[in-house]
This record gives sequence, structure tokens and C-alpha cells, in this order.
Amino acid sequence: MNNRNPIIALDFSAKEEVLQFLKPFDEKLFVKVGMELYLQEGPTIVTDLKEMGHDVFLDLKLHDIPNTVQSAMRGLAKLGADLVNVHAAGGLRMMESALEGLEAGTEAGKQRPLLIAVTQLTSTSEQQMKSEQKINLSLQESVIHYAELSKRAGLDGVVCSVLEAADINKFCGEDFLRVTPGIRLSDSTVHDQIRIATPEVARSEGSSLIVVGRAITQSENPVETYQLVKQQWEVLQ
Ligand SMILES: O=C(O)c1cc(=O)[nH]c(=O)n1[C@@H]1O[C@H](COP(=O)(O)O)[C@@H](O)[C@H]1O
Repeated sequence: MNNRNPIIALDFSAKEEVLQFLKPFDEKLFVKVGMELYLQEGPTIVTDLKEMGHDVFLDLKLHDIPNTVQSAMRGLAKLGADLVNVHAAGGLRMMESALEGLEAGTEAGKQRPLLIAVTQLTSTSEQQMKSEQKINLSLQESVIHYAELSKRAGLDGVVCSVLEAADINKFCGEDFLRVTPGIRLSDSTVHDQIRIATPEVARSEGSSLIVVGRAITQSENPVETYQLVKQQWEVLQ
């Protein structure tokens, strides 16, 4: 992935809101389309953003039986997103099938979308994981386990919090992507996130890419806040 710009989560409910938000930006961005926007606007929101020249992370977090995920990924591959994801909790076979589907659906001569797996959501605490998911490991161990499983399945990386990025780098290697949401500026509202960090800490902990939503989209001046996040992130392109 050459584009190391902060990924802006376009968590809006309609295309008009997205266009309104994007209007003041005079550069090509890396944006994320999540389930809120995708479920309202459908696949054309992805192709439209690509036509506007932006890189797109299509975040649908697929989690189903292997055959269903494989077929869904075969279809999604045709939309031209740069990055897509599944839940690692779907298991090794599901992740392998997701990759097979993407490979089968990518047109000859085109680049296959990168495939990453969500480990433990950044809104999950260790206490919640233990009591609700009944996983008897530390949160760090669970995330690393899911990262290693994703790597075995042939995926390109994982979604994790900044707090686990350095360990994943150590266990899975530098080339295995660590995409980290839960990014907040020091004075931002935390909202529903639990495992958060600033862009500067994300850089020092070795995140490959950061995902930033409300800190930018709900700020009074999104372009200025985006530039601030970018300055603090400051990875070499
Ligand atoms: O896969 C994701 O993108 C994701 C995984 C995760 O563990 N945590 C997480 O927050 N996200 C997404 O990242 C974005 C974070 O948004 P903000 O909390 O507003 O910055 C949202 O669109 C989430 O859906």
C-alpha cells in the first residue's frame, strides 16, 4: 500500500453528505466506506469515490460461513476498492475462502484489493472480551492470536488498536499491515472507543495506516483537523 495518508472514515448516511464533506478538500484522499454508508447507497458509492480519484477502504467486516464470504468477496472485488476486511473470528477457513473469492473476482491485469481481518474491535475492553466472548486470554494475546491466524490464512494484515501494533509487527513482520482505528487527538471526545491513541503514538508504535472518523468529520474545520492529524502522523510516503 503506497498511500500512507490517514484514512478518513466516511461514516455518513447519504452520498450528498459525503460530497458536502469532501468539497473543501483539494487533494486525493484515502477514505473508508463502512456499513452505514454502503447499506444506504450501495456499491456505486465505492465506484463513485474511485472515479473521483480517492483510494477506498471498503469496511464491511464480513463474517459468515466460508462459502458465503467467498462469493461475497468475488462480487466485491469488481468494485475496485483498495482494501477490504473480514472478522478474524470467522476462522481460518473463512479467511482463506475470502482471499480465494477476491482473487477469483479480480479482473485480469488489475490489482487484487488488500484483505485484512478485524482482531478485537477497538471498542472492546479486556474485561468485556473475557465476560462476553469467554476468551480466557489477555486482550493482547487474543489480538496477536487472531493476527497470526490471519497471516496463516494468507491475508495482508489486520485491524487492531495502536496498543497491539508493535507486538504484531514483532510476531507477524513489518510487511503485515497493522491498520489502526481508535485514533483521537489529545483533546478529542472518546465516544464509544476504548483502545485509543493519538496519531503520534500510532506512528511510534508502528501502525501501517490510521483510520480517523469523528475527530475529523465532526470537527468545526475538517480540512484543518485532517492536516493536523497528517502532521502528527508524519510517516514518510
Ligand atoms: O474495521 C474498522 O474500520 C474498525 C475496526 C475497529 O476495531 N474499530 C473501528 O473503530 N473501526 C472503524 O473505524 C472507524 C472509527 O471511527 P471514529 O471512532 O469516529 O474515529 C469507524 O468507522 C469504525 O467502524
